[in-house]
Amino acid sequence: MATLPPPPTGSLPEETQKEKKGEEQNPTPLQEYDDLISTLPLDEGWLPVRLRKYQGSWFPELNLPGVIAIQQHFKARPTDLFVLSFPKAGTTWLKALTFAITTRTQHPLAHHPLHSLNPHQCVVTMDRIFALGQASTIEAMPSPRILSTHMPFSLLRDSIEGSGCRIIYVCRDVKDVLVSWWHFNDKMRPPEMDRVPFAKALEMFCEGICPSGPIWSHVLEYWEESLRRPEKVLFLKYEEMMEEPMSHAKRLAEFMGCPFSLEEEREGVVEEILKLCSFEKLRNLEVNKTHKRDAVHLAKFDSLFRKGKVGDWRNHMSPEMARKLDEITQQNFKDSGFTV
Ligand SMILES: Nc1ncnc2c1ncn2[C@@H]1O[C@H](COP(=O)(O)OS(=O)(=O)O)[C@@H](OP(=O)(O)O)[C@H]1O
Repeated sequence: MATLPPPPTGSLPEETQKEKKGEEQNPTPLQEYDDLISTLPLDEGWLPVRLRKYQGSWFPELNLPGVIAIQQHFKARPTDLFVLSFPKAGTTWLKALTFAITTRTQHPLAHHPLHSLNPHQCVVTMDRIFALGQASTIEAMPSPRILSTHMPFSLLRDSIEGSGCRIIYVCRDVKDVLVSWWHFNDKMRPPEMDRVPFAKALEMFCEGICPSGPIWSHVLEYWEESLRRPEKVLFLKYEEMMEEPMSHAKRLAEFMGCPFSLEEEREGVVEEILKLCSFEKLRNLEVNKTHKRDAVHLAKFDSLFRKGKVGDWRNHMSPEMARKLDEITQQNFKDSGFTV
């Protein structure tokens, strides 16, 4: 497998560099798809996030221009690496790990950019950048790029097909995804707005109404693609990563074309990377405790680091609620061979 050279520091998007310097941001969202978007089914059950249904999935209205612009204009490069996920499935962790692993020779881990930047500033979410009309910053990134989106595979396919790019996808227990999203959504709520009751959240989630939902087809599409092209699509599970972080870090490095050498393993580089990317470490960094993501995001970085546990759904769902969601999950996965 060819070695994936580390992305240069200059690959950080312009907005991140401005943010680092404390410059004022003035994003101007794309407006060219407003007419189309205004005709799409709307759901306001997750307010303050307004969702629109587009090509079978629900998207935050603010991101949707980015999704459409990606479909119309973005073409992946052979050297691109995509960090893909359903929202709240472990994106931040996977971004941190992929970025730390691929840049380990460029930045000594003790002074790594992840000490002062949130993982989302190191690996950009394309839909957000495209939605802000800043596609040129992605075009300007030198290869190899690490890019990210929550778009379902069926919507991204035309932009990546035939490119030879690599994909890493992470999935997570559907129940924990819902709980995580419910809390995150609540963090964005202005004080005058009522909290979404958890029972209503569950109902909407079961109907597929949540960002990038429904979750089941999202997971299955990437899983099936990983079976078709295992050399290009690596499919991971959050719970397994939590249980065996070491073997997953090594697997990631191998997949990305920059395996750890025996010397690195002896020197404890893998452990150091895992420590740098760990929930506790990231959560306690100043940037992640106090900074806002960008001028558009409603939540601060700290909302991305809530508990980082497997099975927190037990603290939110009655046995009946869990059974209902499990049944829907089983129903959706039953003919696929995919197991949770
Ligand atoms: N480093 C690390 N290790 C393990 N777990 C982590 C880490 N960073 C974030 N998290 C937990 O991931 C949940 C947030 O999901 P995402 O990162 O996918 O959110 S997002 O889609 O990027 O907005 C959210 O899960 P919950 O705590 O269950 O809400 C985070 O706490």
